[in-house]
Amino acid sequence: MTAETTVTTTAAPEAAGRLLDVRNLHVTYASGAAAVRGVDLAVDAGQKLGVAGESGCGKSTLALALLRLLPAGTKVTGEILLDGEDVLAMKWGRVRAVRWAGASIVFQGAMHSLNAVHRIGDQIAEPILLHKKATPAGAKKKARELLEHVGLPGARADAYPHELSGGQRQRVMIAMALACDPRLIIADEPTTALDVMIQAQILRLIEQLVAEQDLGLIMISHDLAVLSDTCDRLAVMYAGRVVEEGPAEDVYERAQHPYGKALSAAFPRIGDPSSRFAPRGLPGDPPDPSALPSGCTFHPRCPVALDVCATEDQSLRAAGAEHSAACVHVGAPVPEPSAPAVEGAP
Ligand SMILES: Nc1ncnc2c1ncn2[C@@H]1O[C@H](COP(=O)(O)OP(=O)(O)OP(=O)(O)O)[C@@H](O)[C@H]1O
Repeated sequence: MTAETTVTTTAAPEAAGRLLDVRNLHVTYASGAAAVRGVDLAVDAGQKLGVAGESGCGKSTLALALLRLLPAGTKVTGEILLDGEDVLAMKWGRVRAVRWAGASIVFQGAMHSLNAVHRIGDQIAEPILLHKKATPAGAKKKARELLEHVGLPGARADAYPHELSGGQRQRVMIAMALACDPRLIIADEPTTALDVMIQAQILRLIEQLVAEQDLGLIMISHDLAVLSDTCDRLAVMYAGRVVEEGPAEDVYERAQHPYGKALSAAFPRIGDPSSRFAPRGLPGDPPDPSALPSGCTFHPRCPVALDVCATEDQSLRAAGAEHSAACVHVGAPVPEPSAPAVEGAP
């Protein structure tokens, strides 16, 4: 995001020890696409939050908004309290200081994020030097240590990105994200381009680093199964809103929102061979964020929509212990199936 981006914020109250507290975040692109619409999220140190949803539901927009990386002309409102300080209210100098050192992002597709003509050690050292965290010799040494920390030999610092495998490059991206000792890591589809074995290794590495360093983690993926395996909590997004949120296992195994249920049914259950070969898809596509349907934005695809869903949207409401979902059916008594009409009955 550049200085031309419109950012509106209200004064930040004390955020009682929360690492990240996102309140009522809205993001509208210059095109009019309302990509994020009133998102609330919280992450504590040591906590792993998974953000799930189909392509186009606003996950990456949310990630980019957290560090003000959205393009010029994008309108952003709400609050993003990082260690109690509102990122949306920061001057640009402070935003630059917070990137890498307060929070950093691991993007998908490391080959595109790394610079092909620079040695990876120099690329890891770059943010360390930018943030004046070490001398050039110290940054070089730290780059090698970071490589070793993510399971690569320090000598690989002299390699160019094309000399590494996809999994090794993603390890480099993780090393780079850790370079300035951030407290929060945002991982946007960090394993999407990798094969299943390497994917599992990278996920375990991220888990290990988060636990070791008591970091907060936001992991973004379309894959609810991967998220439920890695994260403590899950937030399910649809058309720019969080429609379901709660403990990871609960949301994956006992989704309450019809969209959460459909997303969960689309992925095989770990340890349940009967579900392995029968993932179910959801018919239709997510709506265009420039022309959203009225009422609940999911109602045109919802198998249990009522008439009211076409006109009234629902807020998140309790769907279990620390579990909430934004659906008219949540908390409502299950309707009795109607008796078949009997001809001639009074
Ligand atoms: N720079 C942009 N200008 C206008 N609209 C955009 C821009 N970037 C994204 N969008 C739109 O915003 C919506 C949300 O996109 P976003 O990339 O955040 O979704 P996503 O859930 O991360 O999808 P994916 O999983 O495919 O990355 C989409 O409709 C997308 O077309």
